[in-house]
Amino acid sequence: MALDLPVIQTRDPGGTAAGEAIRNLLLFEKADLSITAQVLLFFAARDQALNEVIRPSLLDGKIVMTDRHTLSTLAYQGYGLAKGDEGTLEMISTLDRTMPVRPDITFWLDVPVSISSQRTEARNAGSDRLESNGADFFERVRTGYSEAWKKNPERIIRIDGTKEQSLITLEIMSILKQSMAEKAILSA
Ligand SMILES: Nc1ncnc2c1ncn2[C@@H]1O[C@H](COP(=O)(O)OP(=O)(O)OP(=O)(O)O)[C@@H](O)[C@H]1O
Ligand SMILES: Cc1cn([C@H]2C[C@H](O)[C@@H](COP(=O)(O)O)O2)c(=O)[nH]c1=O
Repeated sequence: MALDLPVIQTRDPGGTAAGEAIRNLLLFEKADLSITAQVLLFFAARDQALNEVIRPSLLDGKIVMTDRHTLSTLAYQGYGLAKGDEGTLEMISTLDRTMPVRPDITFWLDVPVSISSQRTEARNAGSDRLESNGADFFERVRTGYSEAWKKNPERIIRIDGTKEQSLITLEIMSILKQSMAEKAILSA
């Protein structure tokens, strides 16, 4: 299923040489990083991607699709690690406001924590630093996504991630097509 538009895919953190190095430091190196250090590093990688990949692609008329973005910092660092601490949430939203380009639309694939941990185990991939946290952490992360979604339902779309993957794809494509038609990127 295609949109018949030029699309580039990237990931956050990552997508550039510097961003991939930061990703490695954040997720896999044996380093005891403070929450603030993590937030700043995630934003450093994000800014690099913005300058090297995202903005040039947008200027070139492409659609940019990124696997994760600032919403994950809010959920993982703000709610998961800092447990909703006001100062941390404020720091994240201040940094977010400094970004000259932000996502038009974000899909949050929501699943209960018990299901996501079953899937992670079934995938049998090595866990990164964040993914090796326990269920309480992931309940807080889920709360973070949910709070953001309730505040911005027009920008953040909650998708029931327990559905079949093919149905999820259809749902996301249909929402994307409608959103792009509204923005006159695609004809309705
Ligand atoms: N709707 C679904 N139904 C059943 N299994 C699923 C569904 N979506 C994803 N999975 C399975 O769950 C596992 C994790 O999926 P996926 O890699 O998409 O998650 P992710 O959160 O993007 O992972 P990552 O942390 O690497 O970004 C995979 O094994 C995938 O096949
Ligand atoms: C952007 C972002 C990500 N994380 C965490 C979430 C995951 O554990 C990893 C990214 O791995 P993925 O395979 O690319 O999904 O990093 C985070 O804690 N904070 C963030 O801002």
